[in-house]
Order: sequence, then structure tokens, then C-alpha cells
Amino acid sequence: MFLVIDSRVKRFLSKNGLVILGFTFILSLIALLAVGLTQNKNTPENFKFGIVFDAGSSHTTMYIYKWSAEKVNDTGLVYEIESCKVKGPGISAFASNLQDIPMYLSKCMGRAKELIPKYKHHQTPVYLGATAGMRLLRMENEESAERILNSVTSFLSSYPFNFRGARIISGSEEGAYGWITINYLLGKLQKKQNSKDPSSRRNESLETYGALDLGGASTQITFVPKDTNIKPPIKFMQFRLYGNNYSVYTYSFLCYGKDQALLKKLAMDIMNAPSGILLDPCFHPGYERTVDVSYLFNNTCTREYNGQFPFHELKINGTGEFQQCQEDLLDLFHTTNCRYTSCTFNGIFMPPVQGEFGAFSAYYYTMNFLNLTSDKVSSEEMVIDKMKKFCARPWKEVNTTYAGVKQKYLSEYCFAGTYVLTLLQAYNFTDYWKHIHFMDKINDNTEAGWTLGYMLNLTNMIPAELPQPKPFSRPTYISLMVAFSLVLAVVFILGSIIFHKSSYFQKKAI
Ligand SMILES: O=c1[nH]cnc2c1ncn2[C@@H]1O[C@H](COP(=O)(O)OP(=O)(O)O)[C@@H](O)[C@H]1O
Ligand SMILES: [Ca+2]
Repeated sequence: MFLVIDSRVKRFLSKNGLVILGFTFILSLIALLAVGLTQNKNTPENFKFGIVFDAGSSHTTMYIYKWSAEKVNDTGLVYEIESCKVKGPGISAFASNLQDIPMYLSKCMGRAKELIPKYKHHQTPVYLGATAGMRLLRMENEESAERILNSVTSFLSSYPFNFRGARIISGSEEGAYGWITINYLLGKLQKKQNSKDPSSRRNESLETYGALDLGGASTQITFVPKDTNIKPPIKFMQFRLYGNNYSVYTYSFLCYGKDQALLKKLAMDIMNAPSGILLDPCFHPGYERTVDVSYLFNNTCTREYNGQFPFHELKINGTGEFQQCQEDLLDLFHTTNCRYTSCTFNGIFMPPVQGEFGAFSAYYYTMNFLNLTSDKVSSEEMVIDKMKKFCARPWKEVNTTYAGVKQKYLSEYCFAGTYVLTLLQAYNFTDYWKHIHFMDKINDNTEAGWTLGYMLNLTNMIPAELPQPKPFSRPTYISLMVAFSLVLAVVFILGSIIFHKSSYFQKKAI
């Protein structure tokens, strides 16, 4: 019985085998194509968000970052979707009015709730980092600083977000995170990852940009020195990012932000104003301002100049002389004693500057206002020339020309521009001006500053090693499936034909 069926099946197969195989092949091909085409839709991207508050000495800004969850380990893919300026002064001004902190922060938090989809709130981290204003307050009154941070913590924890802490970051962190931010955004950290020539990777760290950050109360300089074999008196910071090692020099000068530097300068100059009237070369001719003497000296940065004065107010009368202003400012920088191989000012160790530099924050605001950020402004002389003319302009004229500009900033651009020049000279950038790139937003939308680097670090978004090569993309995967199936089918059909023919000839031979 079985033998009979077997011979019938064999006969049927030998007659119609090819037809069946062909039919099956076409059906499978249609099925594969159908699956390929229907499944090859772009799946909606899964976005993530992060919030960082930059609690600076002069003001607080909230940044919201966004990135695709799938591409988390690639460089440069996190971007800023919002920067919300908190109305009011820096948080250190709230020591005696803690009750106002919720009002102060609530507007920007409301913005965050609007911009981030509700179902993402609980997984969105919120950080607050305070910088030099709070560092100074902590030095004056540790408990006060603690109370401010506690109030901020209790308010921010009341939101449905994932609050991850409010703290005072160190000057080194501020410098290093600013360096990470700009190099991440400029794509300097993961460059040449596909390079086949290992020798081309050796000096990769030298290609990073140095970071120059100028705040109101402190200023940071951060870069990878040329010679990392020198024995530094302070430790270089070590980073391993995307499979590369970086040895980074960073230093933060407290009291050398532009607001504190101005107070230091005034505290120094008051000695030369016995009647309480100061002829100040760093302000425009015709400009007048009154400063409270107790305000001037009730400050950690000016304590060294303190003295007794027979007046309570210092009256400033601008004279607009750039050269004299710079000479006065040079007194803030002590460049004589250096116990190391090389120093910046005040006897602080610093290796010689090298590579390109990105200068942001108040460096950018100041130079941008003065129209000096273009790469065409390639020498210090060009900047000096412009500053001389700008400082000499009468205040009345400046005030009408730039009617829309905030008075506080406008009145201080002559001082600020001169300070930027003097600070960069003190760092030894005099013949190096063309390597400084003043920058604000990188890749169109993301501000240069320490906040992004801080978040990337705390969320472990920059891997120490290069990310594994990616699996095939969906379309490639489907195309490969179809191609392999075709090959398989062709091989199978050819095999069947050969088998069929050989059994036919065998039969004939018998
Ligand atoms: O539009 C502007 N023009 C000029 N200066 C500005 C502008 N916006 C902010 N600034 C200045 O930038 C500096 C920012 O310092 P920040 O508040 O971040 O202090 P910190 O980093 O020392 O803690 C302050 O001196 C502030 O006055
Ligand atoms: Ca700052």
C-alpha cells in the first residue's frame, strides 16, 4: 500500500515538481516583499529630556535639552530646546528672603511642564548647579548658602520631574564641563572614530578646543596642554571619552568674573579719590554712577583693599580713556612671582596655551556687542583700536545710539571690553588672538556653557569606550533578507532541476 502511494507521489512530483517549486518561490517572494514593505515604516522616535538650572552669580537660567533615546551614545546629538531666563538676581541674593524662591523659579518650571510631554515628566532629570556667587556666599556664611540650597531643593522636588539635586559646583567642574560641552557640540570628541590609520588617532586630544568662560564672579580657562609629561603642581583632570584619554588643565579664578573685577578695581581706585569723586577712565565721558562704600567692601573679593573713608558714597565720573583703563586693570593681575615652569597671573601654574579656543558667556556678550567676534578681527591691535574709539564716545551719544540695550550692560561695555583684553593678555594670548573663537550657540541652537557637559556627565551619556558598531538599519536588514531568500530559492530550483534531470537519465539508462 505504502509502496503504491510512494510511487504515485514520485510520479506526481517528477511531473509537477518544478511547477510547485516555482509557485512556492513566487509566493514566498511576494510574502517577503509584503512584509518588507509594510514593516519598513519609520518607528516614531523615542525622545528624552533633561533640565539644568545654571544658578550664576548674576542670574539664573534654565536649559531644557532633548535627545533621541536610540542615539544616546553618539556625539553632538543632545540639543537645547529652551533657555528660560529667571527674572531677578542670582540665587545668592535670596539669603534673607528664602520665601521668594518658589516664585522666582516657578515661571521657568511652568515652561518646562508645558514643553515636555506629561508622560515624560517622571523620567526627566532636573539638576541645579550654582557657581561663583554661591561659592562666595558659602565662604562668607556657610549656613546661609545651605539654607538657599535647601529651599531650592524642597521647591524643585515638589514637581513631577525626577529632581536630582541642587549643589554648588566647584570651579574645576565648571571649567571641565564647559570644555566637555563645546567639544561635544563641535564633534571633537568622537572624530576619526573610523580612521584605519592608528597613528592619525594619536594626537587626537590636541584637536579639542580650549574653553574660556567669563562669568560675573569667576572666570575659567580649560585646555589640553601640548606637553602632558610635565609634572604639574596641580593635577590635570583625566577623562576617558569615546575611547580617547584626555589630560585637561583647568583653573577657575574666583573674583575675576567681570562684575567682581569691576568692584575690585573700584575698591583699589577709591584710595585715589579722597573727596569721594572718582574720575574713571573705564566709563564713557559724561557717565555718572554712585556706589555705596559699604556695598563695595561688604564683599569677600574686595576685603583686601578695605580701609576707612570719610564718605559713604563713591561718585564715579567717566572719562573714557581706554589706555588708562587698561593700565588700571593691569594692577589686578600680578605677574611677577612664578615658582613653576610657567604661570598665568597671581603665581598660578598654567602650561603654555595651545590649540584653538572657544570663548563664551560674558566673553561673547561683550565682544558681540562691540562687533569684535568675527574671524576677520584677527589681532589684538584691531581690538585695541576699536576699544579706544568706543570708550572715548560720550555717554549721551552711546545711550541714544543703543537705546534698546539694558543700561547696566551698556554703561559697562567699555570696562568689559577692556577687561576681556587685559585678562586675555594676562593669560598670554597676545600673539594668539586669531585662535580665539567667540561663540554663543553651537550647531544653531545650543548655548556654550557648563550645563550641558554637567548633564551629559551625570546621566552617563558620554561612554568611556567607542560605542559598538550599529546593527543593520531596518531597510538594509529587509533588503538582505530578500536577497538571501532569492539566492536560496535559485540554488534550490537549480538543485531540483539537476536532481530531476539526473534521475531521468538514470531511469533511461536502466
Ligand atoms: O547681554 C549681556 N551683555 C553683557 N553682559 C551680560 C549679558 N548677559 C549676561 N551678562 C553678564 O555675564 C556674566 C554672567 O555671569 P554669571 O551670572 O554666569 O556668573 P558666574 O558664572 O560667575 O557665576 C555677568 O557678568 C552678567 O552681567
Ligand atoms: Ca556662568
